[in-house]
Amino acid sequence: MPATRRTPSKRPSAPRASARVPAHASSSSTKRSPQKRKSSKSTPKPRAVTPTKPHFEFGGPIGALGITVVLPLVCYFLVHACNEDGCVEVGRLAREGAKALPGFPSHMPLASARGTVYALGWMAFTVMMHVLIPGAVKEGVTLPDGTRLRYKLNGFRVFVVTMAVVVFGTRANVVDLASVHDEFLSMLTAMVVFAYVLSTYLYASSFGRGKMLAAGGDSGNAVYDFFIGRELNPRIMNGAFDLKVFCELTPGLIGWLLLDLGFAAKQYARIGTVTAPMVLVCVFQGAYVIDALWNEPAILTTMDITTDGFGFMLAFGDLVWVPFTYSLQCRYILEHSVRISNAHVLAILVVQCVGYWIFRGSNSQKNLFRTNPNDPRVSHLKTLQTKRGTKLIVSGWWGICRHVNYLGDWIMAWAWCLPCGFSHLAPYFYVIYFGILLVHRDGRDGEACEKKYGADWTRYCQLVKYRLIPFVY
Ligand SMILES: NC(=O)C1=CN([C@@H]2O[C@H](COP(=O)(O)OP(=O)(O)OC[C@H]3O[C@@H](n4cnc5c(N)ncnc54)[C@H](OP(=O)(O)O)[C@@H]3O)[C@@H](O)[C@H]2O)C=CC1
Ligand SMILES: CC(C)=CCC[C@@H](C)[C@H]1CC=C2C3=C(CC[C@@]21C)[C@@]1(C)CC[C@H](O)C(C)(C)[C@@H]1CC3
Repeated sequence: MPATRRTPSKRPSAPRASARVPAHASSSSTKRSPQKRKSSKSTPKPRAVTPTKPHFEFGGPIGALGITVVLPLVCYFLVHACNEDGCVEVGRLAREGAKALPGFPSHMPLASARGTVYALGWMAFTVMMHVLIPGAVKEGVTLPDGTRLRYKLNGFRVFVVTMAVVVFGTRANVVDLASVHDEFLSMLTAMVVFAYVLSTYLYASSFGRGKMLAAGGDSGNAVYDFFIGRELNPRIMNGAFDLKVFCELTPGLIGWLLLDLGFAAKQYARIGTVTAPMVLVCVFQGAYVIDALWNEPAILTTMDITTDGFGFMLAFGDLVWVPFTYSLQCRYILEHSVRISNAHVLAILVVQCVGYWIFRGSNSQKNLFRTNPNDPRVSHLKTLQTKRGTKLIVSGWWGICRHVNYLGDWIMAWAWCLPCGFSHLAPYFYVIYFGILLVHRDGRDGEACEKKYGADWTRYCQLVKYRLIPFVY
């Protein structure tokens, strides 16, 4: 049976642990699955259920509706505004409106059979690889009912196999990576439709019996719940295939890198070389994707997996937003001859290394501390003991600011945009959007931690004063 579960959730959404039936109370009504184990660790005591008004994020139902409609339009806008026919000048856009946009190039169809086959073929390929290739099985965090789900993690292996197929396929003339350039718009359309269909399935299937719902995903407002995601861990294939973790790591991230490499291949086909800015962005983003897949188990403790439901926001974010907007810099470099000096290259390398050092150092420190606090690499850290039972680190990376890992990620974002030079603002879309996302995400996590830790969180915020940038914010 699916590894999801038991008590139909009661509306309205309540504090995390309270909306669930604790393991000791629900075990009789819960079918145990091989994909799921009762946790041996002690779980936080559930508090009494007090019916409260639904807690809305993202501007509530109106905001959710707006984002659901606007996000796909932003993806199209970025192609309309920046392509081989030109790239929008912000000043001209303000003065002349839509007339300043180059528009879609005539050879790029909005939809095509080829683009649809590429996009859906890619999804089918990654699903098949995820099922067929063996992977390590890791346990996720303890769920509100005291159980822990098991996850098959093979994203890195799927990546290796994909790269082998690309290399050998290119040599044998059966794979033409450069063709993603001409099919970019039609693949985008196919994936937008796919994301809406998947989200509709996720929303509908979340009403099945015994599903565990996300604490914030069961407001009762269909538009909002569709967007934010109702079910916490939707699974298929008898509970063996976790849709959220798969989508977060495999098709979107690897797909993003394939688009980058496709633009690099197109540049090579056009001018017989791959320029330094293109190499920089491909290498940086490739390293980021490989890092995420190499450190795959760390995904199990991210907010998206532990707390958020799986709905349009993540389905679209994982499968469309990440590959089709994060690859904008490579697309820009392909369409515009960007030249940068050696000093510029060196400066960008320094920015990337500093960002990565902070990002990886902080994420690994927290992950290690959460999995084995006695490890000599983290056992010396100063901590704050909380009533909830867990400790919060207050020195080392996590003494610098409350989301030092976001800071490192954002510094890297600069290194991914700076190779595009300074003649247009469009390739800086990523660093601007990402800054907004991280500030908002820090706020969401802060609220979640306030609920989890209560007064201990207030004390922690007194000890670690800054949120994202020491002495600034
Ligand atoms: N490229 C992209 O588009 C995106 C990248 N990211 C990246 O994903 C990574 C993970 O991000 P995310 O899941 O949002 O958040 P975090 O990895 O920062 O996890 C937040 C959780 O960590 C725990 N925590 C917070 N402070 C401390 C502390 N001082 N000591 C110990 N534990 C602490 C809390 O959970 P608890 O106490 O319950 O363990 C908190 O809820 C980040 O590096 C981020 O930059 C995120 C979003 C988008
Ligand atoms: C409103 C809007 C645009 C929502 C979409 C947000 C998503 C794009 C991001 C939410 C959390 C993400 C994470 C990654 C990619 C972007 C999304 C899906 C991530 C997989 C990138 C690689 C990292 O190493 C990571 C694994 C830590 C990270 C996890 C969160």
